[in-house]
Amino acid sequence: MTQVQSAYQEEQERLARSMDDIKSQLAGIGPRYTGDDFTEQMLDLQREERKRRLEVAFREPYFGRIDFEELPNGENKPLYIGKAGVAKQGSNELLVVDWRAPVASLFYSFTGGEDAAAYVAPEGEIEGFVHLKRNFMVRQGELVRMVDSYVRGKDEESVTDEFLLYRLGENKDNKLRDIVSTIQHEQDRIIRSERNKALFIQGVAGSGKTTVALHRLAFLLYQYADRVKAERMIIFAPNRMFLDYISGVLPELGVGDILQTTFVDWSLELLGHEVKLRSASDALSYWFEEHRSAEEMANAPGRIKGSLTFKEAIDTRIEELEQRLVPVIPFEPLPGLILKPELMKEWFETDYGDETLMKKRDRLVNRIRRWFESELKLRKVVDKKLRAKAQTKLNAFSKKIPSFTAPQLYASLFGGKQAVTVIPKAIASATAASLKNGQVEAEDLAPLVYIHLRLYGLQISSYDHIVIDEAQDYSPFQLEALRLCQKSPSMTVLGDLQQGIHAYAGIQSWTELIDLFTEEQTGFFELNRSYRSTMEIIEFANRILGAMGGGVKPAVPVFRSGDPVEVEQVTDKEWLSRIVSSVQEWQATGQFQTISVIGRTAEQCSELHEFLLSKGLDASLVQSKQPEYGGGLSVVPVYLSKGLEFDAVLIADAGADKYSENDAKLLYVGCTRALHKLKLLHRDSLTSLISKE
Ligand SMILES: Nc1ncnc2c1ncn2[C@@H]1O[C@H](COP(=O)(O)OP(=O)(O)OP(=O)(O)O)[C@@H](O)[C@H]1O
Repeated sequence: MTQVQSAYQEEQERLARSMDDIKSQLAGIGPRYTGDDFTEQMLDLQREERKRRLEVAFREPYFGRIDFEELPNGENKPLYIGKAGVAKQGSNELLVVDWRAPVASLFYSFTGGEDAAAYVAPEGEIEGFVHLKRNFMVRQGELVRMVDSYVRGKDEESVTDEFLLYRLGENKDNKLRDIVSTIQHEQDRIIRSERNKALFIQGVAGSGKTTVALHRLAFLLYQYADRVKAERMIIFAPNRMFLDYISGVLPELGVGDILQTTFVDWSLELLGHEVKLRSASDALSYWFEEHRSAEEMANAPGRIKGSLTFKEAIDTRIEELEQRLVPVIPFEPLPGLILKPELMKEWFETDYGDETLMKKRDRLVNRIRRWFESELKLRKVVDKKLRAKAQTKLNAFSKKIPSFTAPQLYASLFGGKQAVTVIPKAIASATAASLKNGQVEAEDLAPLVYIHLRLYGLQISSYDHIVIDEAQDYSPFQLEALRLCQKSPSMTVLGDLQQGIHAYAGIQSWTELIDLFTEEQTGFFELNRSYRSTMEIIEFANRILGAMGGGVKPAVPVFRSGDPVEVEQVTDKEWLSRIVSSVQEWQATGQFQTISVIGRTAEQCSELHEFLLSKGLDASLVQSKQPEYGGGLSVVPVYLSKGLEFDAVLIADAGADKYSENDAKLLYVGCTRALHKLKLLHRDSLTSLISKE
């Protein structure tokens, strides 16, 4: 038997022993407790959590092994790394080390070499020698593959990460998946970054940003179990369909209860649904159904209302209100009984200094009422008429201390003498008119939320961690509003400026967001390797990136080769039937689980969808309000395809009339959705974004 064969056999035996151990632990967990005893209920929850971990481990106990000899005088110990940590039955010895444990970081960070390696443990840096790094693939309890990517003392051949390539070559269904077994070093650094920072991640399309952010949440919950709670974490994603698409990752990582929402839904809820959003799809069709110039996008209402200049105008308004809130006249409920304005001012400023404005206001009103009641008692005022008169005066005086809702204050910024000057007149009057009907645009939500938080506070516990996906579409004002929901910044903010297709609302440079924090509060990472697509697709998409100019960094592919990208000119007459035949050819290969026909506009997609259906193809149409993404064959407007991925992508029409010089980001988004296969049809001459070499 060769050395490799015997190692394989040993691992097979160890796997069988581990599975037996896990099985027997599972069998030992009794039925659920259903009684009323609190301690028993708590113990039951712990047992359930243990059972969940054991079940995860039973499906695939581990995917990696690292043999580590701790310096100065530890022994060389094999550590098996898996999705869930498990101790041997009846002992503290670890059968499987949780991938999030400090020592497991070696598995991701170690890239070879004889020098000592190190990892950071709570007690400090631990140094040692790595003797072996081994990857496993376990399916249905069987060891199906084993590869050593490092053996100490052996000549190092450069083993490309076979496991990574295998994973990337797989087809995708309708859900994003976890990557614990193949996390790359540059991703691991982000996942394990310390908690108290606003981390900004600029990553090319397919570099794993969304995936990394979700793994980071799982890491934070493990590492800071005493300080970070799932129910106080929140993920902001661009739309509900995207939330559905990512919904499988966290449960697979054993993480539940995290609020996953869109900024719009969250804001409307926070505002108690006092305002309604004008149809979001109207805004999308305005910006995407027709060509819009870069200038129009840069000066759009969203850019102005999302700016810090607007925020400053609002801050000034709130400060002015605060200054004017306490009446400057005395309160005299009965002749000679006087409460001086100076005293009220003192109560307001010193006693409730840290409170939000409306809480301070309510406390002041209550305090005046208490003063009033105790003074009446002290003066033994029993005459009913006199008391009633005094009470009327109190009510009238309380009304002089104004209270407002966020929409009321917001509306005052756009009309009358108090209108702010930072908002151009036309935008201000349109906003004022909308607000009269209780309606707002998406860009009004950040200022409204900000005002609400300044007036009333969050009213729930502050968030331990906030994730913002597709953050290039956020305005500085949105981030300022979210900052008010935390005691100190702990955020993962990720995006790709090259995919910033919502330029009418988002940022043009990361500094617009990063500068909101101090240097110590922030971290910035770049991810340039793209894992989603084949080399051919990435190189093709890089040509579009090149067309954007401005020294944009190209995406670096992982060495995974596939079919060449096809670009095919068709006549008007052939066009629809060529779309159908391309899809049918792909379906016939049986190689692709998810296929997408990507169109330029919602209108075009709906026509294409009708046509595919009429030809007997089972296609679904993706629309802006859709709550779910179903996989299979779909027709998607390019601007809604962001964040998603498909085994094969057909860009329905890449003609110059569909993608002008200004649409590079849109086309880049469309092309980078493809994992294995990409084809572009065009009727008109090909868009110059591609034809230029
Ligand atoms: N280390 C990895 N191992 C295996 N697969 C990976 C790894 N990193 C990323 N991927 C895969 O690459 C694809 C892209 O990941 P993800 O959607 O998180 O990237 P993204 O940067 O958010 O993309 P985009 O900005 O284009 O939406 C996913 O299929 C993901 O599973």
